Formats: sequence, structure tokens, C-alpha cells
Amino acid sequence: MPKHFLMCRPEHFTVAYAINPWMNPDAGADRDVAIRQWEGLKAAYEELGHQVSLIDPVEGLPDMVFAANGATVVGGRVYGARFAFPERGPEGPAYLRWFEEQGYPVRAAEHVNEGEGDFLTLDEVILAGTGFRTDTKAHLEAQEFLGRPVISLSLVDPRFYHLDTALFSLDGRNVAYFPGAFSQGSQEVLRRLFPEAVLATAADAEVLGLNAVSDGEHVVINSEATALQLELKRRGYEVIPVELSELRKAGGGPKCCTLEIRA
Ligand SMILES: CN(C)C(=N)NCCC[C@H](N)C(=O)O
Repeated sequence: MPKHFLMCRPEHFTVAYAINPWMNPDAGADRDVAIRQWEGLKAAYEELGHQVSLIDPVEGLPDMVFAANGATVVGGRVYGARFAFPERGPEGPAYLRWFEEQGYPVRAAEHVNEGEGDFLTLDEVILAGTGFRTDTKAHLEAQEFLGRPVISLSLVDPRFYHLDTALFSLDGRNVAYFPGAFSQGSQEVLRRLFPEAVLATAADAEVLGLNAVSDGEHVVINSEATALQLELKRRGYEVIPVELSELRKAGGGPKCCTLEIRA
């Protein structure tokens, strides 16, 4: 099934502030390299037959390339983001405006949530991260608006500050994740819900290998996550490695650049 993604070209990308442990404003980031790598990701989706829509980047919002944080879209309903840090605050209304202009029913969030960074939609439930960014009150708000059961999971390692840095959906029913990113209780929940899950190593998590996008057959994944790629191949997935090292300097990978518009 072809998917519909929203992406934002990193025309204003830079690392100007540090709001997660990956970011170092003194280290510098090369915007041209970031754009080239992002174009590679977009091309990979299009070659797989997925539709990519684009939102205009806004000057002064260097993290806007991380479209996954812009909203959560389930059944055509758009639950807006409300960012934890003021540096990213204006992105929420910018993404919501785009969806409004396209005619989607939208809801501006009352509670802090960073879109698909912390809301991961499966066929029957939504997994929701908390601990660093998204408030648990937003989990309930999302459940009410989107009409799907929301399961809260606690993140405990600041390098994995969003759920989508530590877990991704393989096919809507099963997931891959890095256990060390979660509290003991949440690890138990994950084991119970997903006994067949793919468990990633710390080395794969540390290159944001879990920040991947699967359409159920193909997995678009950071090229450096080598052990995880082997395991995915062993399970029958076609692996599409992409190079996004420049965007990782801001703490993002393929999934971060990709907001799924679920009809
Ligand atoms: C993992 N997903 C969607 C993300 N994890 N987004 C990347 C956000 C990066 C940004 N500098 C920030 O810290 O908010």
C-alpha cells in the first residue's frame, strides 16, 4: 500500500541551539550536505511508490525539517503539535495551517506533545512516549480526538528523547525497539505486547537506527545501523539504507523527516 508523507526541505537547517544531547552548536553543520542527504531520502520514498507532499520551510526554524514532530494524523484527523521548547514553538501552528489549507479537520493541542516523534500509530493502538517531551495529558487528549487506545511508554535515556528514536513499526502489528531506552515497567509492557519484536543493540540505537520508516515490506533506515539491517533482512524485509549523518547532528533520522498522513 503506497503511503502519503509530508516532508520539509532543510533550506534553513542549522544547529543553532542545543535541546537534545545530539546537538552541539559549536560543531557546525553543512546545510548543502543536509539538503543532498534529505533529497536522497525523498527519492527513496518516491522510488518505492510513496507520495511525498512538501510544506514550505520557514526561515528561523532550523528544526522544521523534522516533519514527524509537526502533527499526528490518524484517519484523516490532524492532532496538532505543541512543542516543549520555545525554539520550536512556531512549528506547531505552521504545520497545522498547512493541514487546514489542505482541508483536513484539525485540533490544536492543549497539552505539550511533539507529534509523531512521540505518537506511533499501529493498526489497533497508538504507542505514546513520555519522559522528555510529550506530556502524559496529551496521551489522553490524543486518544479522545483520534479515537484509538493510547498506550503510554516511559523513556529514560536523554539520547532517546522521542519514542521514534527508540522504536518503529514494522507492519502495523509488530515493532523493533531498543529496550534500554525504556523504563523497566515499559519494557515489560513492550515484551507483553510484542513477543516477536526485533530487539536492537545499543550500537544500532546510537546511530538512530530505530528512527526508521517501514511500509510493511521495505524499511528505510540509517545506513550505519548494520546489525539491525541484517536482522530485518533475516525477517524478510527489504532494507533501504540512507545516509542522513548531517541531520543526525540535530538529533534526527529518516523517520524524523517524515510525517505520515494516514487517510
Ligand atoms: C525523532 N523525531 C521526530 C525526532 N526525534 N525529531 C528530531 C527533532 C530534533 C530536534 N533538534 C529536537 O530536539 O527537537
